[in-house]
Amino acid sequence: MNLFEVSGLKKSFGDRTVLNINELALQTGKIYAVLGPNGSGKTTLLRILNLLLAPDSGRIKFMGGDIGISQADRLSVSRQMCMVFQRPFMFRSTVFNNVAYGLKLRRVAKSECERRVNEALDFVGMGNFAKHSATRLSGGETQRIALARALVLQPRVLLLDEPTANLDPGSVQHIEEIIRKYHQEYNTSVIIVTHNLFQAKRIADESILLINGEVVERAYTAEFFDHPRELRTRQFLDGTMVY
Ligand SMILES: Nc1ncnc2c1ncn2[C@@H]1O[C@H](COP(=O)(O)OP(=O)(O)OP(=O)(O)O)[C@@H](O)[C@H]1O
Repeated sequence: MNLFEVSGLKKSFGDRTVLNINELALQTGKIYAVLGPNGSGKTTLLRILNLLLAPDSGRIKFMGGDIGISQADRLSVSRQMCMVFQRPFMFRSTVFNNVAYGLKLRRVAKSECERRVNEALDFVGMGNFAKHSATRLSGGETQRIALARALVLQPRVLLLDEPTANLDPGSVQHIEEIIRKYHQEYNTSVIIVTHNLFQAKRIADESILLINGEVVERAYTAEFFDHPRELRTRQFLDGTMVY
C-alpha cells in the first residue's frame, strides 16, 4: 500500500517555483530520508504532505484516497500524521501538559490521557520530567518531549523536520534510537528531513534527493550512497556541488 502518491505537484512563492515533483510514491512502514541543499524545498514538501500548506497544483493521495475533498476528510487525514520541527514550540506549562495537549483536543478521557502521556514519556526516557517546566529544558530534552507529544497520538506517519539539528552526538543517537524503536514497534512510517548524511545512512530505508524543488534521485539508502546514479547526487554527496 502506498502511503503517499504525489503527481504533478507544484508550489511557488511569488515568481519562484520551490517545488516541482512529477511523480513520487512512498510506501507504508518505511523510513525515508529527504536530503538536499538549503532552500531546495524539503520543508515545503513536508508541510504540503502534512496539509499545513496547499500546493498550487497537483494531486496527493494518502493511503489510496485523494487528500482535500472536504474539511472532515482533511481532519481525519491530518490526525494520522504528526510533524516534529527543528525548534519545537513548548507551551509555558509542565512537560505533562505539553504532551497531553493533543489528547485533550481529541477529548480523550483523563485516566487514559494520563496513562498514555506517562507511557510516551517513558518511551522517550523522560519519565521523571512530567512535572518539570517545558520551557526550561535543554535542546535534546525539548526534542525528546516534542517526539513524545507526537508519539502519544499514535500517528500512522511521523514527519520530522531536522529533528536533531544543533544537538550533540549523544542526543542525536538518543533521538535516532527513539525513532527507530517506535518505527519497529508500531510500524509507523517516517519521513525525516536531514542535513546529516550519516543520519540518513543510519536510519533510512530509502533516501530522496531534492534539488531546486525536483526529485533528482531516490534509491535504497545503501545504493544511494554507494552507487549514486546521477551526477548531481555524486556532487551533492562529495561536497563539490556549486549552488
Ligand atoms: N512562506 C514562504 N514565503 C516565501 N518563500 C518561502 C516560504 N516558505 C519557504 N519559502 C522559500 O521556499 C524555498 C524552499 O524553502 P524550504 O524551507 O522548503 O527549503 P528547505 O530545503 O527546507 O531548506 P533548509 O534546508 O534551508 O531548511 C526557499 O527559498 C524559501 O525561502
